[in-house]
Amino acid sequence: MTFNILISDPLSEEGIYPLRQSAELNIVIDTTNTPEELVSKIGDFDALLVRSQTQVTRELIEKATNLKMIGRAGVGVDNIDLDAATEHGIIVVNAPDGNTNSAAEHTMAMLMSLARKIPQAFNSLKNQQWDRKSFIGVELKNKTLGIVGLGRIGAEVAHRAKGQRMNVIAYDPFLTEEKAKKLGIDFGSVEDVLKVSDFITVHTPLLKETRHLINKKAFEMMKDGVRIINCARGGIIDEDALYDAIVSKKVAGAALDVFEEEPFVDHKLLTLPEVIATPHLGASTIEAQESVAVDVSVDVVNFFNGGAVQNPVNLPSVSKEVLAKIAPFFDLAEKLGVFLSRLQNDVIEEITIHYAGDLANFDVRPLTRNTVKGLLKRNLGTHVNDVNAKLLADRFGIKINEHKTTTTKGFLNMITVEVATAKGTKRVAGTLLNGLGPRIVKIDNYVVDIVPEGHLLFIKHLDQPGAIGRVGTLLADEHINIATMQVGRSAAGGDAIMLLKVDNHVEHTEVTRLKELSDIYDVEVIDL
Ligand SMILES: NC(=O)c1ccc[n+]([C@@H]2O[C@H](COP(=O)([O-])OP(=O)(O)OC[C@H]3O[C@@H](n4cnc5c(N)ncnc54)[C@H](O)[C@@H]3O)[C@@H](O)[C@H]2O)c1
Ligand SMILES: O=C(O)CC[C@@H](O)C(=O)O
Repeated sequence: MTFNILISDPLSEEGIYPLRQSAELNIVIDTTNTPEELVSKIGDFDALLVRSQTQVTRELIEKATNLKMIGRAGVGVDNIDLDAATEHGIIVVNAPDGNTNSAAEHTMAMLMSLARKIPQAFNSLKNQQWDRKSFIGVELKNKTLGIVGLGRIGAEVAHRAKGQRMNVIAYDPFLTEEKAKKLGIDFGSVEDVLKVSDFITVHTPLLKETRHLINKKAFEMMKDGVRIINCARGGIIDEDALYDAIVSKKVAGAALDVFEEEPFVDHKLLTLPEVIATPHLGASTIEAQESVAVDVSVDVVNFFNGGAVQNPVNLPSVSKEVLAKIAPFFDLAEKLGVFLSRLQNDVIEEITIHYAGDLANFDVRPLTRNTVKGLLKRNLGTHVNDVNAKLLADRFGIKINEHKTTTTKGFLNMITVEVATAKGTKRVAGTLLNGLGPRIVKIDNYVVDIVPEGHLLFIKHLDQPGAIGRVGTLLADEHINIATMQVGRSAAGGDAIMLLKVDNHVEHTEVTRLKELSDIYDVEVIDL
């Protein structure tokens, strides 16, 4: 099978080498599309790879009928409508580490250029002026750098600023005193950072909470003559408020790599001599571009080969080590969900998944998603996948619970899936037998031992002589060969079950005939 991959922003050719190596991927590089052209062709593609330029809007996603994956060669995913991607079951991956160093170095370059007015002085020289008095700068040594957002890039900037013998103070909702101490910096509230800093640099993502985080009120709190750097995202700083603060001399200068609207050719902030700027170049180094392109390319190759991705944005990410432990259970978890969905026909109100044994020591959320996917598949078919399974369950008002216990009876690991409906609870349990693979070991209170694959017939009947024989005879009449059979009963002469593995899919007409046999209550066909 061939998958079509569209690369719609320039990516490093060396970085996409893993894609080129993969025989089943057909790579199309087309970085010149207008948004309308992209909408008209996106239906042909299975994956779309972008940087920050292509706007992956809801409208585009709705036209992307074959799209399974969006790869962002970089960190920020604010150019991708994540909600729309998740709703459509499209996995979004990014490359969060590949450009950290370049972005931190660019921030330092901007900080120093701002302090020493290097771009302005260079411009003056280019205009044939030997002017030394207009470009008096300030030193960094002993000045305070305030960092808002101490994630990957913020922390790297802190290290480098310490190297310049600056005092550093940072605010980040996840910054602890211990981490601050380790970095040799101070920590405080946003207000503290704004009030004491000579330079302020922002390194948060652009979120609802961070949009215009640096606004008129924030500028009022700052020291007179403060200098501002933004190499994170346009929109974190309110550009109108920044303009006013520079004109009023509250702010001595600003270094901007990112803007509220990109790209542009004219910007009112660039009319101010105190402002220096680059056109979103933070990640534009040979090293960063190669690194982010390799990271997303590897995830694309893994994904289309059925493997796990390393940097999912709209799925919980688990470490390689945990993935290695839980991956063998993926298939079993989904099959338990599919199996259970066939055992009941009522509206599911609650799904509870019990993880017992060694499995309980790990992050099992990916297994829960697979189970939910299996359960919802009966009604939603291919519309449900790992990405949207939980979202769809939420939307249907289905509550999902996970229970873990390290103690288990008999088996090293066991997954028990339980669904609650208005009519009661149904459950099925499975395990992975060492060296033998997956088994379904319990259906409600009946103990069974069945390999969850192929064509199964689940029959509820009354434990009476002849019931099993009648089923066998009818299936023989229909030329359906029984491979294995298990029976169980609650009590002699009471409710009983048969679980048959047969060689072919059992058709609806045959199910109707089976249901007409005496002592047979119910028949379900389960194809796994
Ligand atoms: N200019 C460029 O070319 C370029 C390159 C790379 C990254 N970036 C941007 O830089 C930013 C940081 O990237 P990163 O890799 O360090 O991300 P990150 O996720 O490692 O760090 C972001 C930090 O911001 C913090 N944060 C979130 N909300 C906050 C708030 N309200 N106040 C303070 N802190 C808050 C988070 O807790 C996190 O620690 C992102 O916006 C990213 O898109 C820009
Ligand atoms: O693609 C780029 O060059 C910008 C990347 C950067 O903004 C990011 O968020 O990773």
